[in-house]
Amino acid sequence: DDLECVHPPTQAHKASSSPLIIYLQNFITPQERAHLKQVSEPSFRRSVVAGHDGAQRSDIRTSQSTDVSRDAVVRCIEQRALRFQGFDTREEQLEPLQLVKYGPGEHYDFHTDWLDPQYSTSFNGGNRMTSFFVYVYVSNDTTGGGTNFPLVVPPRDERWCGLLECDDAYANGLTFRPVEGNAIFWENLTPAGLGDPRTEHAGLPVTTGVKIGMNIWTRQVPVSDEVRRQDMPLDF
Ligand SMILES: O=C(O)CCC(=O)C(=O)O
Ligand SMILES: [Fe+2]
Repeated sequence: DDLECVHPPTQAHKASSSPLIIYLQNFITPQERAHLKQVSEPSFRRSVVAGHDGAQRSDIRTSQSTDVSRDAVVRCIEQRALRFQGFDTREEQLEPLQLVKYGPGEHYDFHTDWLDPQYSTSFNGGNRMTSFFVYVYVSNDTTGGGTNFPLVVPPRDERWCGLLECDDAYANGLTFRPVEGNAIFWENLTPAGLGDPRTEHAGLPVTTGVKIGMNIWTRQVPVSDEVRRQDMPLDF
């Protein structure tokens, strides 16, 4: 646990102004990726989504997920995610980092990361202000598995190709390709603090290969200790 926290030289590219979406190249290092993959491997369980009877399995989200414990590597990534958001965001606003794993045919249908008011009480830390989705592992044979924002107009410059799906029909919106080590950051809420419907997105089906991603969600206010300890209802 005496790891020195060294942040990689991340390059940031704005992909959309409204909603704000920023693409981050080289957000996590190869060592961090290998570590996350190794520690999470035994604990993946079928993913759940928020439902009336609490967190439940659903055809909407067929991946496997797990929280990761806050070891030195994870704390270093947390500090990076906080620092990127400026100096006003507090560590207590972070949900436990969540890894998600998709095999062939697995996907996460269109959804928003912001939650219904019933799940975003101040007890729960309010709503999810921002999201990072980090590509932790993408096997060499991976096809599919992009992250699609159907309501966002894609940027046009050719230098995006490779990072984005440039051959896609314009009407399909913005699709990021899964590129290991890179991340997407976006703001989920409008300036008034309401869920922004334009942030709707999906984890497209992985056709071949395996993709492991990581969610870093920041709440509007500190998450109460009770909720942090119960680990619920944060696991969706
Ligand atoms: O798998 C993806 O590309 C996106 C996953 C996602 O949106 C989520 O887990 O909330
Ligand atoms: Fe999401």
